[in-house]
Amino acid sequence: MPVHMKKTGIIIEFKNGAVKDASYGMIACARNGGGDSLYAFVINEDAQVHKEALEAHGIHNIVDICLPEIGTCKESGSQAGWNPVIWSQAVMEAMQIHGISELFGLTTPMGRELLPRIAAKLDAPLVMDCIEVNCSEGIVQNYLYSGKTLATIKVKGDIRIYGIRPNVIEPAPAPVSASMFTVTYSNAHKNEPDCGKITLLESRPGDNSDGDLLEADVIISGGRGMQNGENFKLLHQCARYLGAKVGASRVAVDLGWVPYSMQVGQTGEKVSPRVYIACGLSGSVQHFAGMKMSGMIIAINNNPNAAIMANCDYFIEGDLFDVIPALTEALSKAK
Ligand SMILES: Cc1cc2nc3c(=O)[nH]c(=O)nc-3n(C[C@H](O)[C@H](O)[C@H](O)COP(=O)(O)OP(=O)(O)OC[C@H]3O[C@@H](n4cnc5c(N)ncnc54)[C@H](O)[C@@H]3O)c2cc1C
Repeated sequence: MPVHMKKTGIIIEFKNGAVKDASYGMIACARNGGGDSLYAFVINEDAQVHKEALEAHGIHNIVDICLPEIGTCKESGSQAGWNPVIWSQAVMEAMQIHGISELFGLTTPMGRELLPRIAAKLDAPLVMDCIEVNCSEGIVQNYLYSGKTLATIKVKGDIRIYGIRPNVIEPAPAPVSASMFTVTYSNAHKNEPDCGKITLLESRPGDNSDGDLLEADVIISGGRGMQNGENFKLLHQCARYLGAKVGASRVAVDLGWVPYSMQVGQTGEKVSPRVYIACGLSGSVQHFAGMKMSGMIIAINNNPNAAIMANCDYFIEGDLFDVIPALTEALSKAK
């Protein structure tokens, strides 16, 4: 092994028992300008099950982080045993054992809990919501000021930590074979000052029955033009044929039409789907702050002068109550 080989740890996230696509994108990102030796941190999951998938994406080492004293999730879903204090300490232990100098996680609810804790403990620089990382130079890019400014940031330090915006980087398979390691978070840590200060009492699915916007490939969103919550059914029907998730503007949320978990924008979710369909929303700066990284933006609006019409790839000028049902019908026939 070369003397200066850099070791990169990557916190892998899972959904329904599979590695999230956004995690594969993050692995591709970690390979950009670095990635000499990539370590996938698999926490509270059966790492062996995911070995092949991780190897296919260029992971050289898989670290199975076991948390015996808080139970495993193998029987009861990936959120079982979730405890940000213990999980972040276990990741730090794995980093120390394997000499990790660079850590990647996703800017997701889980990453937002773990990465700042680890950065604070290790006194390491952290940049969240990165859309690009050059590991060899320690240079990252992310949006600031509600997306008005694209910042290029130089990160210095012996240990550097990056939070990656989900889905902005395409997965890029690069098969290798991986070694397996196990790190068992020790009971000895139980008496450390901040260990166990948090106990998760209950975890319930959120109020967005449609699922997670952050990792959606296609999102169809509604704004004030939807007129009421009942009309969002039109978007859900269309979404079924598109394989899309349904989002909303803040107005639609503030008016109580749909839950907060569906809000896209500066004060909602920051999403990066391949396709974003904006229905009856004007395209305010604050809404754009949450969806401007979409691969393609399609607007449906009856006002040709709405801001969204000048800031999209394609638009349909028309009444959404005509356009959406026609689109749904056409899609249903095409299936
Ligand atoms: C600090 C701060 C944070 C904010 N954060 C967010 C945020 O995170 N997300 C967010 O979305 N907003 C946010 N906002 C609010 C934002 O400024 C806008 O008020 C909001 O985005 C507008 O929502 P809208 O586009 O649904 O409504 P409107 O601006 O009222 O637009 C409605 C659009 O629907 C069109 N329309 C109406 N009827 C039809 C029809 N039948 N067919 C087709 N088109 C139709 C109209 O032409 C119009 O363009 C924030 C504001 C502030 C001050």
